[in-house]
Amino acid sequence: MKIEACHITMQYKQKQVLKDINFTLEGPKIIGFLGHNGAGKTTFLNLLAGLIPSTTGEFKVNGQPAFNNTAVLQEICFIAETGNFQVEMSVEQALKANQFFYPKWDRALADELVEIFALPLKTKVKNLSKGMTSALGIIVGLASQAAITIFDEPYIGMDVAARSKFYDVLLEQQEINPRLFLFSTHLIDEVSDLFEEVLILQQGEVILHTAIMDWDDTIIAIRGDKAQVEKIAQQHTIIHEHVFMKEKTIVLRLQQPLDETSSIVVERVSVQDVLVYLSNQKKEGVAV
Ligand SMILES: Nc1ncnc2c1ncn2[C@@H]1O[C@H](COP(=O)(O)OP(=O)(O)OP(=O)(O)O)[C@@H](O)[C@H]1O
Repeated sequence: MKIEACHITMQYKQKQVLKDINFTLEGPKIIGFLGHNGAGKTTFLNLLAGLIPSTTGEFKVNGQPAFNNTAVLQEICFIAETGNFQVEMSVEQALKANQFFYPKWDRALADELVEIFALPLKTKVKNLSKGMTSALGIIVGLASQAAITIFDEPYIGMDVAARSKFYDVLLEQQEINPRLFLFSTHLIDEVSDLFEEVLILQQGEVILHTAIMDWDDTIIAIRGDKAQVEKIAQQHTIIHEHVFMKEKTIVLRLQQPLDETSSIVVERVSVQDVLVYLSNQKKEGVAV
């Protein structure tokens, strides 16, 4: 399964929300689609799911244009933060409606997940709790067996035990029927171990797209004597810097393999920390 974003831009009136986005994603894989509030993640995922047209550019799924292409759209299941189901439907009806749409629907899995998340089948969607509504979205996402499954902040209101069940089932499903999962979330520390690749959006642009196995060769922190650390940093892109006592720490996006010297300390930086640093940069108006 291959998704190509080709020169995607999105403009809402005067506001340019996505700016010339280009990348290729190849699955099966679980990919974290990350960024601060308002970075453009939901807009991008809506475009990819064919729910809205882009201002310019197009998505291709396995080489086929995605927009208005039913064969392609049946291969994409998009579970949004809210509003996935008609509120007057019961849980049972909502599941049946989705079963009808997704040709590879796994009924046995849906039934099993209804048990796991203790969903009341006869209850109308409008009478479910927030966590139950989210669980229903997760059940549809997993049972759809769609080759591309998109979860956009899927677990509003779900408690930690329910989220943990979701992660377990997601990994189990990825073994049984590997798919391309795109996962947008702000609970990064909790899920970053699931990701095999991350893509970070900032102010409508992709500023980082890397495999997790390459993360430690892409983003690092160096700490030590101020002058020495600053000299090394000149060859790279600075994401964040701070001074504590006589030591300086600089978080870098490496532009080439690091020239290490024995007197500086090289440290790992988590995906979540990078998001925090980038968000601070945004407030201070600094580009990466
Ligand atoms: N229908 C719309 N009309 C006008 N502006 C919009 C519309 N939808 C989104 N935007 C704007 O586009 C920008 C990106 O919004 P989007 O929801 O895609 O961000 P996001 O990264 O998903 O944010 P969050 O993490 O808060 O959900 C925001 O500035 C938002 O106000």
